Amino acid sequence: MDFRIEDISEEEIDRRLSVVEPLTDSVRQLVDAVIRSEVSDERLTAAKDRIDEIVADLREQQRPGSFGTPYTKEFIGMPWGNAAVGARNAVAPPLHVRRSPGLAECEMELGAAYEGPGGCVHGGIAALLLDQLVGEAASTDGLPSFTGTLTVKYLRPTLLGALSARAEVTGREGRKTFVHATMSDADGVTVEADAIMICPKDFELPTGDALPPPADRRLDR
Ligand SMILES: CCCCCCCCCCCCCC(=O)SCCNC(=O)CCNC(=O)[C@H](O)C(C)(C)COP(=O)(O)OP(=O)(O)OC[C@H]1O[C@@H](n2cnc3c(N)ncnc32)[C@H](O)[C@@H]1OP(=O)(O)O
Repeated sequence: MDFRIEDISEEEIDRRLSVVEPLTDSVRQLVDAVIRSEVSDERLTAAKDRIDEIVADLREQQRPGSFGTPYTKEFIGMPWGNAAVGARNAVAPPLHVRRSPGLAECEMELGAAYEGPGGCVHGGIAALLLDQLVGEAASTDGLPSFTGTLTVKYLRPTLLGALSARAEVTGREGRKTFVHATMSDADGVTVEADAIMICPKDFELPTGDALPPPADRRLDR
């Protein structure tokens, strides 16, 4: 796991987010517009050329590999490339997760980019988002957990649109944490999942005087 420390203040985090979140949002709009656009082929081709120019511009300075999850010295995580919650990742809906001990919840709006069966959420997307949520719930005690096993049951089709999701820790056994999660629409639960989350053997969080104890650490924002 990447525990790169980037010692910046909360104000600096907010400043950076105020730049990248609107950019990522525009890219989300772009993805949605490309899926649903009915303009002429000529206009689609012209759009491609303009997008290629923007890509070339952004590629002038690139981080190698992935974004990773840098942490501040106070252990505030910045998982901005994450596929479910990343502030710089247009693939992420994004989920804005609220956490309390043993619990993670969020609301989301899933549009055309998340389609599986016509008009419905792709099953893999539901699994991705619930996987993130079970990870967040299991990690609310300050220790990271990897998904060991995720069992997903699709109860009925999940229509694209406004949805909510919830994950709750149901038990702990040594390094294993058991989590139950659901995704719901206005009529109730559409998908449920059970996860066995595992804190890797020999895993040690960075320690130091500047760091709060694990239980008090904020693992991301
Ligand atoms: C601090 C920062 C963190 C921030 C996080 C913020 C939120 C992030 C949210 C992100 C969310 C995103 C989420 C993601 O995307 S997580 C990414 C997807 N998951 C992975 O890539 C995990 C890959 N697998 C591994 O790394 C290892 O296999 C793990 C760590 C899982 C176990 O390897 P380890 O060597 O440690 O295990 P052990 O052999 O000592 O066994 C220990 C116990 O566990 C039991 N067991 C083992 N494997 C499994 C299994 N697959 N299912 C069920 N149970 C299993 C085993 O029987 C034993 O039980 P017992 O005999 O003791 O009863």
